[in-house]
Amino acid sequence: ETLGSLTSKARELSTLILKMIIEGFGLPQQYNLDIEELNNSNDSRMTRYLLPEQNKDLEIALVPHTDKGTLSIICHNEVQGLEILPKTGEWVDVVIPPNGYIVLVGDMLKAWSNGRFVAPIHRVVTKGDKERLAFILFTVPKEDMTIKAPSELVDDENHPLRYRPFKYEDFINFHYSTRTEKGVLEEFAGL
Ligand SMILES: O=C(O)CCC(=O)C(=O)O
Ligand SMILES: [Fe+2]
Repeated sequence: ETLGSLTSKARELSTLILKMIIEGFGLPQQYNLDIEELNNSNDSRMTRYLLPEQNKDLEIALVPHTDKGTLSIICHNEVQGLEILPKTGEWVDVVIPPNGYIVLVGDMLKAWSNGRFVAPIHRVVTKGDKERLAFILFTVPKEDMTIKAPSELVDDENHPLRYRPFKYEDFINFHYSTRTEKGVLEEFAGL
């Protein structure tokens, strides 16, 4: 029941955020179709992270990665543990406020936005003696969607095209077949 209501709230949020992005970039209405395709389906899950072993004070519970879809919406039981890796190269805690949530950009929104949005590398560490419970909603594009940056977001001078157009399902197949975590998008479609 909780999972169901969290999922429908997160789904609404994801639609809203994507609409705001279109508006924020001042893109014409025709791109609402892209938004629909980027926001095609959701996969939600609840993850319970085990406590670190007794002799360790910190454990990496989820290895560094970028999310492969469009958006990820995360809320949790107030046991922190999510960290992101900015360009400085030092892991930073992402503090999710009580009753709040955090939204992460995935590789597909990064590609579609011609790199205007960055998909952060993140991981989960466990420490202390309280179990972390996280709810995550992943929004993913339609399988046969062609991910192609709007021409309005490309200009030769400041924003040259960063990725060749590609099909989401081809990217996912490539991702599963290479098994590398780092730079899959760059490797697959980077120009
Ligand atoms: O538990 C979290 O806060 C994040 C989990 C996550 O990054 C993922 O499942 O992709
Ligand atoms: Fe993730």
